[in-house]
This record gives sequence, C-alpha cells and structure tokens, in this order.
Amino acid sequence: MTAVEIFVPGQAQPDNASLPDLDCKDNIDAMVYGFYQRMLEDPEMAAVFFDVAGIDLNAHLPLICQYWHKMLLGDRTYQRHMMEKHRALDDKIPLTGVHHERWLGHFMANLDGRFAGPNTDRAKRLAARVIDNLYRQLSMRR
Ligand code: HEM
Repeated sequence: MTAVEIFVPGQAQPDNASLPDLDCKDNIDAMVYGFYQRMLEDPEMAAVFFDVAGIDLNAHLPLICQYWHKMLLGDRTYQRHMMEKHRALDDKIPLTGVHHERWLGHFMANLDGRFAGPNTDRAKRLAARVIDNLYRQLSMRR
C-alpha cells in the first residue's frame, strides 16, 4: 500500500477485488498445481515427496485436488484417510516443525496475489487448522 492509499476496515483492497476466488473446481485445481510447483521447487520438501514417499505426481495431484474440492465445495469424491497417509509417511521420515512451517508457508504464498475471496480465506483457515492438527497428532506418537 502506498502512503496515499487509505485503508478502510472491512473494504476489500482494489487488487484483491479482481482476483478469482477458490469457488469452483478449475480455480481450486489451478491453486493446487501452483502450490505444488512452488513446494516442489523447495529441495527439502521435494525430498520428502520424491525420495521418501516416491509419489507419482500424475496420481497424487488429482487426489489433492479432490481433497480441496471436498473441503471448499463439499464435493464427496475424496473418501480417503489423509491422516493415515501422513502417519505412514512420518514412520519413514519424522515430519518436523520445519516441514510443517514450510508446507504452510508455500500454501499461503501461493494464494497471495493470485486468489482472494471468502473461499480463499476459508482455505487459509483450513490449511492452518489441518497443519496444526497434523503436527500435534504426529508429535504425540513420539
Ligand atoms: C509437513 C507437512 C506435509 C508434508 C511434508 C506432506 C507430504 C505429503 C506426502 C509426501 C503425501 C503422499 C503420501 C503417500 O501417498 O505416500 C501426502 C499426501 C496428502 N497430503 Fe500431505 N503433507 C503435509 C501436510 C498436509 C496438509 C496440511 C494437508 C491438508 C491441508 C495435506 C493433504 C494431503 C492429502 C489430501 C494427501 C493425499 C492422501 C491420499 O493419497 O489420499 N498434507 N502429503
């Protein structure tokens, strides 16, 4: 914000008003692909996904899209147990606070300046809540 712009509480900033919200599958898919592109450019995170979990992106990304369709649109296609997946992953490599912070940092940075609106705000809250829950659940097993 420049010095001459006036902040009015509750009023959307002009920049954000023109951004798409995460209110349809296409936008959510674009968000997920952008998020993973960013996250997998981070060597520490890429190592977890490729070297430890050995994921096939072609199989994994559609599942992540479905997960967010469920969280944000109520779509019922995603029926898997994601916590189980992370517990199994944590058995192979302990997921530390650094992994959790980086995951959330990449998630938030991917939204900034690209998406805005009520569903984008919900996605931010959900991601923060799930990562907190995940961290607590995984930490309790140690
Ligand atoms: C420390 C942070 C995280 C790391 C390093 C991480 C990493 C991974 C990896 C490597 C997989 C693939 C597991 C496998 O198929 O063997 C996976 C799956 C998944 N992750 Fe995460 N994850 C993290 C946090 C999160 C969070 C916070 C969410 C949701 C908000 C999430 C959602 C999912 C979902 C939906 C799957 C797919 C599970 C399935 O195959 O159905 N992850 N994650």
